[in-house]
Amino acid sequence: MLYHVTMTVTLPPDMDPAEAEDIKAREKTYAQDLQAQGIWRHLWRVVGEYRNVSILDCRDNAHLHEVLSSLPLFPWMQIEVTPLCRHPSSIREGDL
Ligand SMILES: O=C(O)C[C@H]1C=CC(=O)O1
Repeated sequence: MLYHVTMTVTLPPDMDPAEAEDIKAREKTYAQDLQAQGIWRHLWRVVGEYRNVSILDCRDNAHLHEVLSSLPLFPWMQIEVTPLCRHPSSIREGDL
């Protein structure tokens, strides 16, 4: 199943910069591993914000929850999920 996911990150202003850098480095490794596996299909930065728009391909809602709740930045994220299905007018047959 494909999911449109928006993740907005808000780190506490008083967080230790070294801790923040460590969390971001672990997040990057985790995100790139999921991309290599084909689970995290798209990852786009929203211009001017600490927010991304992503497309994830997960088995089901439980799998998506597992993926998202394992993000190192999860405790500092607001996440919005929109489940997607094929549009009848789409010409991209093999995409789902
Ligand atoms: O920077 C972000 O948007 C948050 C998060 C998502 C992937 C990643 O590497 O960090």
